[in-house]
Amino acid sequence: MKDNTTYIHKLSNSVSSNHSSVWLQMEKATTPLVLKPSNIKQLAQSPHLRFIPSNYVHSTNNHDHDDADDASNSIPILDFSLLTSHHPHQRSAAIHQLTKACQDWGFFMVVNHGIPENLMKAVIDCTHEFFNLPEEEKQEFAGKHVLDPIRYGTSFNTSKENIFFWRDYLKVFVHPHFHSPTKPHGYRDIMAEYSEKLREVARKLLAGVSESLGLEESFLDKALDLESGLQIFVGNYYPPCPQPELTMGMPPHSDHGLLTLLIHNQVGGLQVQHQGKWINVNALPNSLLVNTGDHLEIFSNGKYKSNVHRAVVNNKVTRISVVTAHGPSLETIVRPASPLMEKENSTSSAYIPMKYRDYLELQQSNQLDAKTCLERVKIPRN
Ligand SMILES: O=C(O)CCC(=O)C(=O)O
Ligand SMILES: [Fe+2]
Repeated sequence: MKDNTTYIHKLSNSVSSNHSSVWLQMEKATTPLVLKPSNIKQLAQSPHLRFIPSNYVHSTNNHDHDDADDASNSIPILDFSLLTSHHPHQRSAAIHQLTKACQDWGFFMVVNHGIPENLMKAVIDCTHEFFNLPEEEKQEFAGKHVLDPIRYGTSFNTSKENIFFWRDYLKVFVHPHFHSPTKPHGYRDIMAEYSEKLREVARKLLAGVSESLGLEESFLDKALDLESGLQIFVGNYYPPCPQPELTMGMPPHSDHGLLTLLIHNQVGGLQVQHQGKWINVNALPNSLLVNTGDHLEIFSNGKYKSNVHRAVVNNKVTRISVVTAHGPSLETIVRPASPLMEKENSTSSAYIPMKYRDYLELQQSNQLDAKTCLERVKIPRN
């Protein structure tokens, strides 16, 4: 890593001569230089990039990423057609699978979900096209606040981070009110169609989750006001990185909300934590990758722990992932379901009730770091 300082000097020279200073601004003129990124795409495309700037280095331990296990064939698979089947035996078998998956992993792959393959491909392609727009055009969508309905940005929260992530993102609120960037052409329609279909799948999965917790099928839906539930469409862009073992696309974290559904351009990079180990997710073709979020952990009073996952990068190809996050309505105060507390004979909640909107602000006002946000609302049990 000792070459990095020299490298940063060269980079900043080339930045001021070849590019507008929009994408990298030097905060100090003397060493050590602190480069504040406005996107990772242009940095990754700089000619002769061999070393990454030191403020992208997360680990000098090259083996950290290699630790990941390829036991991905043990990841639970849920057949969605069984979950929605009218045959009671098939549905109860699927509910059983769902219970195990939520309890043991907080992560599963969904097959036979009915989302057309060409729609999934179009969503990925259009998202890639968005990131390929000229920087000035993308900057039109650069939101600042976590509740801005359209937000293009980089890393997770550059105002709070000292070390950045190798990722650009686009976050769009698509429900209860639909928003979308106006570019590229056709993105709006594809985003609308995909989001609506994914919302239907997520709601059916959540009906199954409700039943798996021993509640009425519609209990969760009503208690958390899913009719007005927040759905966020997130495009993630991870360009090739010359030193992928030293950086991260996204740090270990859990998601806010109930369920997150993810697809990607068949380039691996997602790793999930299971029994203290990192597992590489090798997605089955056309599957939806699903993880449980913090608000499902709260709602289930800790029975279904939110899944911790991260994204690693590679030195060959760009990885695109499209994530839809499904949560309660912004005004819902999320707390453990009361029948679950009664069942456990406990009147005490393991989590402080909090409005979903306030939780989003809390998560965004800090660095993204494992489950630290959830820890803040957790009530220690003696
Ligand atoms: O891109 C990935 O595989 C992970 C993305 C993710 O975890 C997120 O957007 O919350
Ligand atoms: Fe995530």
